[in-house]
Amino acid sequence: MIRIKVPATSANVGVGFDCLGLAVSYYSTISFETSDARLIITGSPKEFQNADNLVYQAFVKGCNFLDKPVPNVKINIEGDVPVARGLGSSSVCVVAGLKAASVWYGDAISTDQLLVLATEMEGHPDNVTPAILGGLCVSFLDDQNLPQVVQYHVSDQLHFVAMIPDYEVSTHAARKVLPTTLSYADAIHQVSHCAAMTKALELGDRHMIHEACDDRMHEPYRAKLIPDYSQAKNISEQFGGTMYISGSGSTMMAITANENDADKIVENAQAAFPKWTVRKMAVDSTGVTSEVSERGKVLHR
Ligand SMILES: Nc1ncnc2c1ncn2[C@@H]1O[C@H](COP(=O)(O)OP(=O)(O)OP(=O)(O)O)[C@@H](O)[C@H]1O
Ligand SMILES: N[C@@H](CCO)C(=O)O
Repeated sequence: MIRIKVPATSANVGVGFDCLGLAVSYYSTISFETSDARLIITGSPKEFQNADNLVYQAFVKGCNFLDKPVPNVKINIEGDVPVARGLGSSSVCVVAGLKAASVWYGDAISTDQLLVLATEMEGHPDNVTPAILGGLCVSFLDDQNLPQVVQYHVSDQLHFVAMIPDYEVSTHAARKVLPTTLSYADAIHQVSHCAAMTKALELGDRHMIHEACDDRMHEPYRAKLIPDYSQAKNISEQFGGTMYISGSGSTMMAITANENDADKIVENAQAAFPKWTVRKMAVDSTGVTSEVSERGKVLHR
């Protein structure tokens, strides 16, 4: 059996629309094993238990890339990463399927190839890059449409709190509300704030994080899709946190430089929104991992 563990990812990190992404310590584990039937999918919501399943689609893409047959397979999807909440559930599926195909055929897909294939499937590299590599990644597509990636260190002094609503916001819907142009002044605002944000995260500079995390590209438009945005932001700021919409929402992520403050945000947000999942997360610096086992015995990782 092949088990693939993929971290959730928080794309954009406020001011890095479609280019910044952070892997966090919240995971889904997807297992793959040989099957008598062509395809069995368990653990996923019913609507995804068919050949259109994104994990399976990515597995097929990986096999095709390697020019290998698509084997009969049983896929079990279990884990924390919720669907359409801005924590990169689609990237989890894509990365898991491609990585499984690679491991199935003896680690035949390199990390660079994985990045290319996953970006092709996702359409943008900001979630898949940290899901594969871990940490805070800045990524963009070059002239040949190939992903280029820079990784940043994130200060250990920072604490992240994910406030995950009990309602979805689909990326498709959240992209439709965005304008099609940006003024020169807003572009300058965005570039300067994004560059400052990466350094501020590296330094753990709470003041600069707060100053830098002021987005003009997506957050003002998407906040309207999250009815509790203002209340969540107030709770975060009341305890010294800086909040941004994770990915395309609905999750909102607060950053603090103090564990006590993070605990207070968890406590207060959970009290205000009892049906939500609110929890502290650390940065995942490893990215996707795999494990091959036989009759319960791990053969290699
Ligand atoms: N367990 C799953 N099984 C199959 N498909 C899934 C699963 N989880 C997510 N998906 C796919 O991913 C889609 C959700 O992707 P979407 O981009 O809207 O949200 P997200 O990736 O969770 O958030 P974001 O991209 O903002 O971080 C689902 O509609 C489905 O196609
Ligand atoms: N950068 C993407 C992330 C969600 O997939 C967006 O904000 O639409």
